[in-house]
Amino acid sequence: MTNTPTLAVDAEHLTKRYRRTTTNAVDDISLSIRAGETFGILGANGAGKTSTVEMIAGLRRPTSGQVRILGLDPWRDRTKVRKVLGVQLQEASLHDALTCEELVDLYRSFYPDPLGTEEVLEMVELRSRARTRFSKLSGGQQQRLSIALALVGRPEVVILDELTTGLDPSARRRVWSALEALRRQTVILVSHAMDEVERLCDRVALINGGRVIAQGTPEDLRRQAGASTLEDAFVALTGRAFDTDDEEETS
Ligand SMILES: Nc1ncnc2c1ncn2[C@@H]1O[C@H](COP(=O)(O)OP(=O)(O)OP(=O)(O)O)[C@@H](O)[C@H]1O
Repeated sequence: MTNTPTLAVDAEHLTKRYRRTTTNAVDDISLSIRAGETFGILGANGAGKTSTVEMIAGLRRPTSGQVRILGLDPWRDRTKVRKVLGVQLQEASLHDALTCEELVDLYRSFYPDPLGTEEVLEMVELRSRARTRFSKLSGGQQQRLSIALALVGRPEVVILDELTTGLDPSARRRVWSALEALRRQTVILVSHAMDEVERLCDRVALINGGRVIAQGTPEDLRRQAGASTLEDAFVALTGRAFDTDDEEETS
């Protein structure tokens, strides 16, 4: 097994160049994420956030560079990594015909010591929907279920991509509270939402054009940029307005 590394995730010089593209989507990113911290990956559309976490999760092969997750190579040691990692990705496609309960039970079967089905559904306030098919849930409920599925195996490391996008304000707060209750886990949170990052993250990497352009606590980033809010720091450090979807089409 692993020899209790102090780093939960150690990514070195990660680079991803997609086929038929001329620039690196991820361009020499190194991240050291400590065990037990909630680490935010923040950046505008197309900055390279999802590509980065997909490489960390072993879902995409880096063009170059390497990742260790609890000392394991996520690409080579997939079976072992699956037991210690929970992933909620954007636009997760789940089996529409299965109910919430059936999906949770399916995911429970992947892990050695999962949470109970009711407990998990309770955590994301979907207990009353246990017998509802996935296709019949609202967008926000589907999102909450995908969070539950990422957490059901009590994974040591959890990757959450766009955690609360599309949730209404009270649902966001409920999800945040559920996450705050899981403080001992290492959480990698990909986000656009500054309030979410400020509330949940111990440290943040700000990504722009596939590179880490600043890293530190939210307070460090504000100080570094001479800004009073994280959003102002983002604008100052990246030189662009936040949340502009101004990437060129990639068809
Ligand atoms: N499969 C792919 N093939 C080609 N290019 C891709 C592919 N996936 C992503 N890209 C490109 O790589 C760059 C980084 O994309 P990525 O999805 O990692 O960014 P992101 O920061 O997660 O964006 P968003 O916030 O919009 O989800 C973008 O320019 C995107 O168009």
